[in-house]
Amino acid sequence: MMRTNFTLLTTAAGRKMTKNGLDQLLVRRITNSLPCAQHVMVDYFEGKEEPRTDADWLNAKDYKEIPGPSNFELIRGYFPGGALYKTTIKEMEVHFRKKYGDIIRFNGTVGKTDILFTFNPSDFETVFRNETIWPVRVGFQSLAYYRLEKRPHIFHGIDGLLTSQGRAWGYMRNKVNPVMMKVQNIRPNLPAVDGIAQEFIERLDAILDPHTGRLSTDFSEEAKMWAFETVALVALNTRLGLMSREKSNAMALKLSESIAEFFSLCYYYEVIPPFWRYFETAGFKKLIKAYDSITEITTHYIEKAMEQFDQSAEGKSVLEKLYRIDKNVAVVMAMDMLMAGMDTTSSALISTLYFLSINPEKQEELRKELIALLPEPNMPLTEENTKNMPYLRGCIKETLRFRPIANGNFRIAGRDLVLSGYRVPKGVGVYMATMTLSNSDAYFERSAEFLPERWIKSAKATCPVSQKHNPFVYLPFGFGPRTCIGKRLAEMELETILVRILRNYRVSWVGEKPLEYINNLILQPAGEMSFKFEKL
Ligand code: HEM
Repeated sequence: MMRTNFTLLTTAAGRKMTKNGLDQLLVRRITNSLPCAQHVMVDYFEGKEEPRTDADWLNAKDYKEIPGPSNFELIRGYFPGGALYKTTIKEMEVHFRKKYGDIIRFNGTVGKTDILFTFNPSDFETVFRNETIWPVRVGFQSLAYYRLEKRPHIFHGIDGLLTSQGRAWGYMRNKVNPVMMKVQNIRPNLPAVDGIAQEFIERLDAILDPHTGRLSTDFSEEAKMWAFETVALVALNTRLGLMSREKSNAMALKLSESIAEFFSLCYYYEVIPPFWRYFETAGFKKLIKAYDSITEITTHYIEKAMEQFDQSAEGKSVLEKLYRIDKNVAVVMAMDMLMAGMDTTSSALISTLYFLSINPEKQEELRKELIALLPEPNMPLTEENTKNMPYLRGCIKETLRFRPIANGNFRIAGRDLVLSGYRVPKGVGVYMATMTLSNSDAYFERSAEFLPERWIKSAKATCPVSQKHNPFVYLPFGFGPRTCIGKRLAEMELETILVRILRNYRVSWVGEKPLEYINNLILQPAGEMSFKFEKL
């Protein structure tokens, strides 16, 4: 590893939590696109509760009566020739829902939790409303293993928001929330975030063939570089220079490559049984190498940023604020931001542009709002002029309804719950299939139509479906104390880049096929990015 002076200190909350990997391929396989794994230990929840004796609980049906496939059925289904062989999570959801209904039980093996799939929004509400102060959404086993077991001399028990649970998660989240969840800490980044968006336009101009309107490079790579440059600005207080690839330094490129590698490899090690704990294959070594590289380069950038901190003044940047609260938390949080903030935001950008491209009348409606906002395309975006962008916000929300970043949300039941009329004991994993419901007419009228108006209060008179939905069916950033910590930043980033792109270009989709998606750690646009950009 690269030598660094930076070491993370141990804290009271950084107690080491050894995680048993999930040793059950089938359950992993069926939950494989969740943002989490299911190697859950009920002891993440502290304290004892009295057994429930209320009428709801007593009158509910027995847990064992929840319908679902036997392990044998699962094994048979996933073998070549089986009904589930090579299915996506969406196809798998459809298959089991048709067969078993709106709540389905998948058996765990000895010492492992069962997993329920529910398609009932009142269950979603029950799960979320009964979260404890430390909601459990397990996942990224290989990252937790790396930080806690492989490199304990660097991390000393601090494994970050993405992977930690219980008290350790609560400790970190309490420190980070006041910085990351406050609008007044995120919004001051607007001019710098807008600066990157403007550079992105310069980059598009340079790589665009003015005759065909097509880019000479892959738009999804461009979108990732934009997202990475922007999240690094906040996480590392540093400009990496990725908008001008030729000039950007090798270390910045290496960091973004390592994060892309983490995204492509990590999923596989979530899905397979964790043999990698005992025998490191070449692939797993590659993943560890990516983790090493992310750790080293991030630490290097943070050390450089620290040299610039003005010790006498109040911390201005997000990194500085976090650093003043807790140095170790700042470092691990910066890494988590970089890991969670590239593919998510870039996917949301590509999907929004796609839906606006195939709905040109909505794009024109949006452009009217943007022209009123910025009569000249190069005028700066400010606190003031970005306050009133209801149509743009409606477009982003509508995109995340159609194609959220995750198929569903996941929690370990924090208490004994009654779900769909069944008694569900605390500790069972519950997967809430939000994307299926948010794409269904039963929960969103005219669900197949891209209707940004449905999110706009003032459109109620003209759009009959406006504001008519169950809030638990639409949770693109999750819910409750464990909701996405980057939500405010992601929204600001998306708004800024979309203003800049759509104020500069008319965008259309010239592909013969619709935009494709792959479903690994998250739902990501894939295949050819058939966008055509016409300069306005
Ligand atoms: C459009 C962009 C994004 C979407 C749709 C998204 C969505 C999500 C979702 C659904 C979760 C799980 C929440 C839950 O379980 O309740 C999550 C967690 C998380 N996100 Fe995001 N995210 C986005 C961008 C970002 C960005 C830019 C960052 C970095 C600054 C980030 C950092 C995180 C972290 C650290 C967590 C774990 C939080 C915890 O467990 O305490 N996300 N995100």
